[in-house]
Amino acid sequence: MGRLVNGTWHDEWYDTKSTDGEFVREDAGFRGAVEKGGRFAPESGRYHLYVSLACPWAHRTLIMRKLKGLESHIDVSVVEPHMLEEGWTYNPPEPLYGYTRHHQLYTHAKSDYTGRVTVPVLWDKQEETIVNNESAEIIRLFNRAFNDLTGDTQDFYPEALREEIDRINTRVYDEINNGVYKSGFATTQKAYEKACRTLFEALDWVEGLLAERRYLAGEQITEADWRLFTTLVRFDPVYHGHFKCNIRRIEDYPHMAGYLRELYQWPGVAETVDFEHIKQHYYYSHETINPTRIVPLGDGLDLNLPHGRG
Ligand SMILES: N[C@@H](CCC(=O)N[C@@H](CS)C(=O)NCC(=O)O)C(=O)O
Repeated sequence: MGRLVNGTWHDEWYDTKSTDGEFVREDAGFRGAVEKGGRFAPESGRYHLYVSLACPWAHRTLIMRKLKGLESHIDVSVVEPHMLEEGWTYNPPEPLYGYTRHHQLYTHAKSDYTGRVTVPVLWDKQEETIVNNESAEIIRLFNRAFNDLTGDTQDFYPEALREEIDRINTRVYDEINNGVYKSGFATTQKAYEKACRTLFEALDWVEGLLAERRYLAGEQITEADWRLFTTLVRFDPVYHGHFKCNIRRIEDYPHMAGYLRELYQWPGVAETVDFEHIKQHYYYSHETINPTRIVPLGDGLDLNLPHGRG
């Protein structure tokens, strides 16, 4: 775990001292767009996606790549599950430059880069740089930019639902996706309790929505669902224990449990979920939270049971 300062790697844990024990996430540094006629044009084989199978943000991009038929157009490299002194690493080395450390890609793109070194990264082989390292934007690119190449016109961010999707995303991002991290990375009782209570209020709100609607934004599945899914699927096996999000389990919410099973059973999606990788990453990498590095045995609720929705 660490960050780059003027292109030099520093091994350090998140600083929560200046924020009264609260974990504050840093904004992503590369925000380019793939678009026709733009600097990064939609072309088959031009881009490479770097992910962790453990990371819920990277997981969104893997799901969207799968659902939008992009697998033969954008290849993928997966980091090692454990994130230690050197940050994310590759073994075997990643295929484009033979790098073994993810931060080498960041300094390849910008030699004096300052900031966290995160996954996912969408890489442009032509300009040898990072197009974008913000998952929320990468999934929007995948949703549209390559449609002419793939012939896939499914739309996970449809015009008519945008306002509703944006409204839901804002709360889900702050209080659930990031909420589990705020709970788990808090270093004071007060900061933890605030994050954990807010998280469960938001989960109760989602349960209420799913009692009335098939999906978060209505009867159609959208990016809002996939953005929530990657947190829900990690919740009972990891966040409930490791991040102390233990007021309830997803299994205790009947609508959300069925919904989680339905999304897990969506064609192609289960293949993007690797519980061994997920558990190894969290329980082993966060030494300040789990110094014994013991990885628990359970995988949470049985996701293959009938989902009972629709
Ligand atoms: N805003 C980013 C966040 C990505 C992110 O925080 N990824 C984590 C893994 S789950 C990471 O790489 N963390 C390394 C670090 O913070 O040093 C996104 O959604 O793409």
